[in-house]
Amino acid sequence: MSELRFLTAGESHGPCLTAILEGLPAGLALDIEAINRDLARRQQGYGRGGRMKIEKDKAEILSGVRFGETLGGPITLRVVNRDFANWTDRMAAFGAPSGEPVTAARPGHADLTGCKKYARSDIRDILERSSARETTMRVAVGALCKEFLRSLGIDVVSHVTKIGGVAVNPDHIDVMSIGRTESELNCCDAEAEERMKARIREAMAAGDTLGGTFEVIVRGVPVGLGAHIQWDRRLDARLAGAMMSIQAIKGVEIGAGFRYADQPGSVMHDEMYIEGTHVYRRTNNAGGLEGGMTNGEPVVVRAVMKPIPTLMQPLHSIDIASKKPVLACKERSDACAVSAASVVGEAMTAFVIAQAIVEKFGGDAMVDVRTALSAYNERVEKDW
Ligand SMILES: Cc1cc2nc3c(=O)[nH]c(=O)nc-3n(C[C@H](O)[C@H](O)[C@H](O)COP(=O)(O)O)c2cc1C
Ligand SMILES: C=C(O[C@@H]1CC(C(=O)O)=C[C@@H](OP(=O)(O)O)[C@H]1O)C(=O)O
Repeated sequence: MSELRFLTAGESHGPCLTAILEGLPAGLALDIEAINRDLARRQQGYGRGGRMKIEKDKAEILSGVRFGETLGGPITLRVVNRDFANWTDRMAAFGAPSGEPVTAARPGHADLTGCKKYARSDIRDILERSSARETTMRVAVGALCKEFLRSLGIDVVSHVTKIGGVAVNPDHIDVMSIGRTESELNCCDAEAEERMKARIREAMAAGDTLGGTFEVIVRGVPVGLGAHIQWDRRLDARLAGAMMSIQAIKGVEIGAGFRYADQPGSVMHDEMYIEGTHVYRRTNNAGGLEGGMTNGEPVVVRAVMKPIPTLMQPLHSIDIASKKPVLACKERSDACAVSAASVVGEAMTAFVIAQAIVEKFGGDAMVDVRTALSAYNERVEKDW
């Protein structure tokens, strides 16, 4: 059975983060620099906190790759936490507890519920794993999935579309520039980006935080990934679940998404046209997905990130030790991380698409995946 799956491990201030990705076919040429480029993109972004000045995320591959090619076995990835040097006593695996426990819960975090559920009296025992530091490994895994997809002619890109109410102007976006911009906020509208930065500066000056939206686009996807036949095989559901699994993501839409509520079917559905045996559409409100399957148009997934929950002007909360009202703790924190989240969204989308490819075309050897995909593409284009 071919199945692509991964797990991540590691605490935010522990010695390192790791991931095991299993199921990539053997014979895929990998470039470690492609992983490191995506890790650097995730660290970028106006409004990020002091931690990003400490970390310089670089991936090491500890298994599953030899002479730059996958072997078909589990791939172990590791990224060292440079900040661990400042936390060695407080994060020791063994020995006596060191440092003051964190007891002031932060609204919008796993702090309170995590301590109740796991019977912990130090919020650090929860926040170390709930922290979005973990997304480093998702991006490393996603970068490998992107290389796999790229080798099959599929590319996954993302861009930020709104921050703190400042939206990009769709007329300012050159679709081909998406994913190719060097912008600090991963935004393709330079004028909107300046206003987003100004909004972030205002929020930081007020001790406040901001959220926003981003869009992930997959081009070159074959027709028929996912299936209509069972709820858990519908690719739109799997993409939405993967996106919602990212810390601070509160909503996902596919294609026109919530705009479907505004207009009748005659306006919203993508009409079909044919030339020979080639079917095409002039619009893509469906975001490339019909009946839980890709229809050959670009897959378009959008997500909204809530404002960062740790505020420098702390919110009212409770102390888990005294059970009394208290102001939430104010740890060093990002003020806005929508651009980082967009890179994570890209990674999670790449994983889901790569998983669907492996399910459909096999996961043992690249040569077999390529042969199966090209035979299938030819059939669904000409002989249906
Ligand atoms: C890339 C990224 C960076 C984040 N940085 C911070 C941060 O610096 N401070 C913070 O309080 N939350 C940050 N968050 C959000 C929290 O991790 C998240 O809100 C929290 O774990 C609770 O999970 P939930 O929002 O999904 O319910 C970040 C999220 C992402 C995706
Ligand atoms: C470390 C990262 O993000 C962290 C995510 C995060 C949170 O609560 O999610 C809180 C902050 O952690 P720290 O207190 O160590 O500064 C962020 O810096 C990262 O993105 O690599």
